[in-house]
Amino acid sequence: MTPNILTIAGSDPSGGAGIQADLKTFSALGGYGMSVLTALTAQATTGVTGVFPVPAEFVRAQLDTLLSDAKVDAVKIGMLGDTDVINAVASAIDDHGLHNVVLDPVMVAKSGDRLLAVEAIAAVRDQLVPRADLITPNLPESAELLGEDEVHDLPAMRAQAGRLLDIGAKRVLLKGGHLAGESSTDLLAEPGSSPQAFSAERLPTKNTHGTGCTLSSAIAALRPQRRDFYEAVREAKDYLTEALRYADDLNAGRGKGPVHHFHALWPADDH
Ligand SMILES: Nc1ncnc2c1ncn2[C@@H]1O[C@H](COP(=O)(O)OP(=O)(O)O)[C@@H](O)[C@H]1O
Ligand SMILES: Cc1ncc(COP(=O)(O)O)c(N)n1
Repeated sequence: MTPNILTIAGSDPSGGAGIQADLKTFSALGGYGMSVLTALTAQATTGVTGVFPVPAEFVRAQLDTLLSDAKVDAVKIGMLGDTDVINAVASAIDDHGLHNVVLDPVMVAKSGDRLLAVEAIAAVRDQLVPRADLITPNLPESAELLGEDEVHDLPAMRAQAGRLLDIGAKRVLLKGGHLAGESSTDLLAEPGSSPQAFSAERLPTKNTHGTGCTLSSAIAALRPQRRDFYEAVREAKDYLTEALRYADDLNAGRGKGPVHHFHALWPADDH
């Protein structure tokens, strides 16, 4: 049976990040995509010019209506915007018994624009980090969640991933896209075992808009179809690397462009 995969996230009209990226990823990886919107953004590859939040009660109404009808096999959570929406999503996770929850604690877009109010970071840490089955922070988000400085190397990443487990995360995929070097390495940490590294060649492209959205969505889509999070993360990372490899084939704008979701179906050479 095709798994139902739900994204709870914001809209990106350029199609590179947010629910648009999430739904493309779910489809490409064998999931049936569903979406609950938390905010509209006025956004292109060049940046975000506005955010129009969905009221928390209406986020909850979307969730209650959908989940009273459909069984969801995995959930990806992205942009939430403010504390009220975070609290609404946290209580819906409990009330509906949601499982295979992947939290991408989106705070700032690649363009530098804020997508989460600064005063809402504590609510993400206290309400959502312990409820998620996996959190996927990048290095600035990890630092914000811990109230620490941003780290810049793998040993310091291992230590921070451990401290994210200490504050209540069940599993952490700490993403190293912001590191320098020839490879782009992410660390998967679970309590009781040493962190596993997932490394890929660092591709020479400026088109990295939506990489975090794509990776977390790929993990959510694959988790119900694979044995465990390790297998889902391994394959999701490969999917993202190929999507990045073909990113320069797209022509979605002048700024940081999106990654290519249908690389597997239509490789660049056949165009
Ligand atoms: N140039 C690149 N080449 C290959 N992988 C990359 C590149 N940039 C980012 N990644 C990968 O994309 C994913 C998201 O990376 P990151 O930039 O850390 O997060 P975010 O998109 O949330 O800021 C990670 O798996 C990271 O390793
Ligand atoms: C609606 C929405 N959600 C998430 C992101 C983050 O994506 P990125 O960090 O790749 O810009 C975004 N730009 N827009």
